[in-house]
Amino acid sequence: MLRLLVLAALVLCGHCADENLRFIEDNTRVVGGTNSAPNAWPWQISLQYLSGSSWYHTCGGSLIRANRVLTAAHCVDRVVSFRVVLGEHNLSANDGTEQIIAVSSIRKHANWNSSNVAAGYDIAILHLASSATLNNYVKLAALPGDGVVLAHNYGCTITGWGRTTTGGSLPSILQQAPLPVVAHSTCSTSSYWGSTVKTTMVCAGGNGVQAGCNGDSGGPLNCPVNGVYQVHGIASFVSSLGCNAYLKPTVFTRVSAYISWINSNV
Ligand SMILES: C[C@H](NC(=O)CCC(=O)O)C(=O)N[C@@H](C)C(=O)N[C@@H](Cc1ccccc1)C(=O)Nc1ccc([N+](=O)[O-])cc1
Ligand SMILES: [Ca+2]
Repeated sequence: MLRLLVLAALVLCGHCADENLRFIEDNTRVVGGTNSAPNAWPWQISLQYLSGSSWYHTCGGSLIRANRVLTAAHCVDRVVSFRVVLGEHNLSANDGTEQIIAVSSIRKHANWNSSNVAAGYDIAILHLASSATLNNYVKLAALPGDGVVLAHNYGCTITGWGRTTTGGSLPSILQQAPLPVVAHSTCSTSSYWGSTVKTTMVCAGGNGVQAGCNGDSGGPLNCPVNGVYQVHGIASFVSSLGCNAYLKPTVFTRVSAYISWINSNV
């Protein structure tokens, strides 16, 4: 529909061609996020790995205890040194609110298979070497109740420092984008993900414009429930066709399917 409208505008307004081309380009390239306000998502962490003498952002995660972080198993498949940065906003500047803590050990789900992300179990808990100081910038995430499944179109928000375009660069400022839930009954149809998605996953987005992208992996799908944000998803996979491929919602590990595993490994 959007493409039809744009084509009609191009025909009706030949002299606006430059404007229209810019419009098309922006809408096909933008993943659709906006800069978050500082401290808006105080449970969001940046997971970083050491290469040479520098640390690099690789994934997001959610602080679930003062010394525990929930993330995706695929984020910690590499055997490298990891640290988490809490209270982070601008990855390229000192915000004065950051707390940097080493990861001392990692619990990955025993059924995680790095050769088959579509099987699920893309969940891990990071044990931190020391406890974070909880304050206005660093807060614990609320998790859903065991088995809670949100309805189709439920309004959630993805947050992260992932790429703003497929194959593009990482932003410095924490991004956020609205991603409505796509019910499993829809997401598992052949026009969407088909049998690739399981009931232990949450699909969100898929409009071809707004989506998460690489670097958002492991980060939260934040959904307001009774006025409080709960982390309902852990960013797990996207389409190999691109982050914002039409009818290929971002797929998250469904946190409510793993509450007992979380409680046993926290
Ligand atoms: C499951 C995907 N398969 C296909 O698209 C094939 C077609 C089909 O099944 O319909 C797939 O393979 N996707 C990958 C590109 C993928 O998403 N990989 C992960 C990273 C990974 C690496 C190694 C082992 C497991 C996973 C990935 O990129 N995750 C990711 C990307 C973006 C976001 N996000 O936007 O929030 C989250 C996670
Ligand atoms: Ca910073």
